Order: sequence, then C-alpha cells, then structure tokens
Amino acid sequence: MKLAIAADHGGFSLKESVKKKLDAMGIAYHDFGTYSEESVDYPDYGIKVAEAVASGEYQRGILVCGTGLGMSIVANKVPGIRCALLHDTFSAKATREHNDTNIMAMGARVIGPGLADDIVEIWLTTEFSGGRHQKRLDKIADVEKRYGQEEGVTGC
Ligand SMILES: O=C(CO)[C@H](O)[C@H](O)[C@H](O)COP(=O)(O)O
Repeated sequence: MKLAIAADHGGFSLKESVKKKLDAMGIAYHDFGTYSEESVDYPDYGIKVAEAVASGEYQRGILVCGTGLGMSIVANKVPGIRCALLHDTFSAKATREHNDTNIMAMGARVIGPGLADDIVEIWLTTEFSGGRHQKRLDKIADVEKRYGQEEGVTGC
C-alpha cells in the first residue's frame, strides 16, 4: 500500500508522531508537508493528499490539522474521495467496513498520539465489508456525478 500524509501547522507534531507509527507498521508513505509549525493554510495540504489518492497513485491518505475538520471538508470536495474525521477506534473500524474510506483526518488539538496510533492502525488494517454497503457507495458516486462537471454544472 502507498500512503500519502499531510498536515497544516496545527497538525504538524501529530503527523510526525503518526509517521513513526507507519514506520513501525512497515507502511511506505510520502509526506506532502507541511514540514514545520509555521502557519499555513490547510486547504493547500489537504488537496495534495486528496488528489494523490483520487489519481490512484496512492491508495490511502492521512490528514491532520488542529481539529481535522478543515482537512476532511477539503478532501471530501475531490471526486472519488471518501474522507472520515476520526477521533475514536469504533468509528475507525466502522468507516472502513461500511464506507470504504480512502482518507482519514484527525485533529491534533483533539486527541493525543497514543489514541491516534490506535486509530491509524485499525483504519489501515480493516477491510471493506462490501455487500449492502457497496450499493450505498454507488449512490454516493451518483451524487458526485449529479454535481460534477460531466453534468454541465459549472458552479458559477
Ligand atoms: O481547519 C481547521 C479547523 O477546521 C484546523 O484546525 C486548522 O488547523 C486551524 O483552523 C488553524 O488555526 P490557527 O488559529 O490558524 O492555528
């Protein structure tokens, strides 16, 4: 699995901690930044990971900001991305089984590194259940198509 990871300044320290967890799990990743605690804008980093995953070059993505909210909002704007904001292990398992999420977001101002490591491990090792859930993902894809460029919706 190739994994893309990014954070803004608020998520920088937790991103560095998550990278150690990925190293321990033997998971290869590319760090799209940011690389310090200097203030940046989370959309600039969320879009890098979302586009890397949507293109198929990377299979999964992890995004971290202060709350995870901004990153998850940005990522979910990109067609083909299903991003879950995760701060508990139950949801980490459920969103893989039910939603087949390809990006997860966390807030470094919400949870600590220990819980973040547990969430990352569960999210990366839980398989999609398929079955009735696939039909629901197909309906999400239909919504994307309804509002996408293909349907002539320009948004301006
Ligand atoms: O996008 C966010 C909230 O939705 C993130 O938490 C950001 O990290 C946060 O907005 C950054 O805030 P700051 O006051 O500029 O550090």
